[in-house]
Amino acid sequence: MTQTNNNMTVNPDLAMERAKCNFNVLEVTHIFDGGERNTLQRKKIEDVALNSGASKDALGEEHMSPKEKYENAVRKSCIYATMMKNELAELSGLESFGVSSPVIRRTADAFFKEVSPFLLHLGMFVPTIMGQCTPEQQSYWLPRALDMQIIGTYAQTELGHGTFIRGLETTATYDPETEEFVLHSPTLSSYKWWAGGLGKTVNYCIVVAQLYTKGECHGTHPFIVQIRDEDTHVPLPGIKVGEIGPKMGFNTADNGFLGFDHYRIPREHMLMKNAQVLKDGTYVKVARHGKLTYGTMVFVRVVLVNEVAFNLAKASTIAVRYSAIRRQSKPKPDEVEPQILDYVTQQHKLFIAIATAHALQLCSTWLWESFSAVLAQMKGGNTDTLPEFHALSSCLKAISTSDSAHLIEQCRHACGGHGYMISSGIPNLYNFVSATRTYEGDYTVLLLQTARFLVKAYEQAEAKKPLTPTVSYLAHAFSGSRATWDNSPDGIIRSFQALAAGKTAVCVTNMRKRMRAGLSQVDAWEMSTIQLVAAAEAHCRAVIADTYRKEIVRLTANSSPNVKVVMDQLTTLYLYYWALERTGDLLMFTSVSQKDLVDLQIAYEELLLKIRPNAVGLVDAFDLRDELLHSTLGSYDGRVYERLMEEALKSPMNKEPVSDAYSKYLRPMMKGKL
Ligand SMILES: CCCCCCC/C=C/C(=O)SCCNC(=O)CCNC(=O)[C@H](O)C(C)(C)COP(=O)(O)OP(=O)(O)OC[C@H]1O[C@@H](n2cnc3c(N)ncnc32)[C@H](O)[C@@H]1OP(=O)(O)O
Ligand SMILES: Cc1cc2nc3c(=O)[nH]c(=O)nc-3n(C[C@H](O)[C@H](O)[C@H](O)COP(=O)(O)OP(=O)(O)OC[C@H]3O[C@@H](n4cnc5c(N)ncnc54)[C@H](O)[C@@H]3O)c2cc1C
Repeated sequence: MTQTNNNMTVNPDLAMERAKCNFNVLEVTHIFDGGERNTLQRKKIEDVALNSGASKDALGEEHMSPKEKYENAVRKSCIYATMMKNELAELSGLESFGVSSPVIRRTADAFFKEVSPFLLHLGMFVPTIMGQCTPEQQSYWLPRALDMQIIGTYAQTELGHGTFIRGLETTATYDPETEEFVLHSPTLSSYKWWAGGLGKTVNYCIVVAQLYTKGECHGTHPFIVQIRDEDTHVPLPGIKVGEIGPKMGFNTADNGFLGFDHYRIPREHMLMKNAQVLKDGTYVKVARHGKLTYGTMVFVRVVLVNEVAFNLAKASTIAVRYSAIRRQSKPKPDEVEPQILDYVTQQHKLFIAIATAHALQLCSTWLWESFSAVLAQMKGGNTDTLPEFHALSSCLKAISTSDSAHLIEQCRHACGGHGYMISSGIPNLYNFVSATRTYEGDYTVLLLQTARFLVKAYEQAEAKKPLTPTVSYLAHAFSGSRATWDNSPDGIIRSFQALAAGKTAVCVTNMRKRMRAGLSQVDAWEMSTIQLVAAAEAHCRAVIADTYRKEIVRLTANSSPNVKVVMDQLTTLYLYYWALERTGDLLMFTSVSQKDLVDLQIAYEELLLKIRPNAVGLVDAFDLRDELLHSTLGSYDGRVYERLMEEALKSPMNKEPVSDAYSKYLRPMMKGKL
């Protein structure tokens, strides 16, 4: 066994992989973290939070009952929240602990194999207070929420409606006599359903309800509602609340249901930044844009792109390290069994996962910066950039979550049978990420939002009107000839744009045809939605490819030569992979020939071989501590078989030499006495 500097015993195959890596791993870590300063700060935070050992469980979460799991998750959430208020806030340079700090969120992952029951408090309750309250409301609620004197969640979705927010049924009817809102759940389908932490943890929540005043409905608005006693935690009269039961994942998040029976809250508990109800019941609209009350969702969609990039980095770290230590089959009888990482099909499964983690990480930083710019403009009363940003954040959320879920599952396949073990860490990652494809806006629904924007932009381009930056390529959609294929990175990106433009044009043409044939605009749209989703997906892929490429060129401008090379290989791999996934579309909308595609496939396969020696270095560069990976297969030392056996021996099933089931059922059945 080889020894590392830290006196850690490392699997010799992994040690060999590290020895042959030809680039400076730390430089790539800095790129992924967004700079050396960020890496240093992240490491400090991780050291304080994780070296204490507070994240560890005596018994793995997977062996606990649901109730034990939940209580254990609350215990650790409280430890982590206390750390955040104290040492971590200062280290992260935040005035208070950072709801939007990826480092803080990521470090918290070490404490939970699933999720924290406080996820919604930090992820949506606090951001809603920040984004939807007047300054006076904020000064009342925010300090209490940040100090965790109150714990909240975001209860929007109901049993009957999640996607269609305008269809929510919970009512908030203003009573000017008492200056209160009366919250009511008129039907079973109006019960709030899903909010994280609602089942048992929170005592407050943001409730999204249809606002009625002076007999008129003004649509959905957010309210802050106390649901449990601040001292005893007992649900308040008029509140029916509980937990919704076991799920695929999120089993430590106590997602809950909530119903109201004419439950009264003070007028001031309507979040009044964007609209107000005066004492006499007069409704006053403040916001310039009708959809600003959807702001928290937009914020979370931005956050999620970063979140899934991180989870994909974890899955690819696990699968690549495992593939380096795992040896299987004997293609050459005189040689030892190869590492499974040497199989080109394995490289095809895994290297795209590494490249996608990079692409999404860099896109998420770019998206976050764009979001900050939009927020700054909106502060000055200008909402002009919101539609483009909504279209962009919608498609990036949809594609990043969907691609990550797919690639995490691919990482599981790459780990064979052992990838199916909970202890591999991959099932929990998949369960978490596959939910992100649905929540905060379903995949299809969000892509159709982007498609609305694309169609409008296409019509603007047709009328020779100016276009916003992310769709400026549509200006070239009317040249009449197919885009020229060119296999350089920029050439491939132009082809992706040509696909998006071509697919949008097909949708517009088909919709117009259908309308001429007598269909209403709504029906013509509906009949075209399969293609509209495909157009929005193509647009998003063009945006990701373009952003990834530009960002890598910018970020490696001063990098050492080998880092430049390996980063260039990864971006090129990403472009080749998606071009080869979309050969049919390329044949439809560009001048690519069959020979070009055969050549591209060969170039792709050669690229896999070039990346192969650096594969372990590339995942090491994600710099994910073992505590974050929670994986028998992916630990830094590669002691996979030892860890699998250690974990198996921890199973409560192995406590007794003979199971009780033997005397109860097996024996009687085998002796014919059942
Ligand atoms: C690390 C943090 C983790 C946190 C964990 C979170 C756990 C999960 C939490 C949740 O899931 S909370 C619930 C989330 N729910 C949703 O996301 C619901 C999804 N549905 C919607 O967003 C909307 O209903 C809709 C599908 C976008 C449609 O809304 P609506 O019916 O009101 O509008 P339309 O008529 O379709 O469109 C009108 C017009 O408005 C534009 N628009 C819609 N949304 C926005 C927005 N957010 N911002 C800006 N503009 C928006 C839309 O594009 C239309 O524009 P035009 O085409 O008419 O110009
Ligand atoms: C783990 C998890 C945590 C959650 N946490 C919260 C929370 O904390 N707070 C909260 O409020 N909510 C939460 N949710 C709810 C979540 O936001 C919704 O489930 C999500 O927005 C999808 O809505 P839905 O369930 O109504 O799906 P539906 O809209 O019923 O979707 C079902 C199918 O119908 C399709 N569909 C629906 N509408 C259209 C359309 N217009 N055009 C084409 N196809 C359509 C969808 O594509 C999908 O295939 C959570 C959900 C999950 C899974």
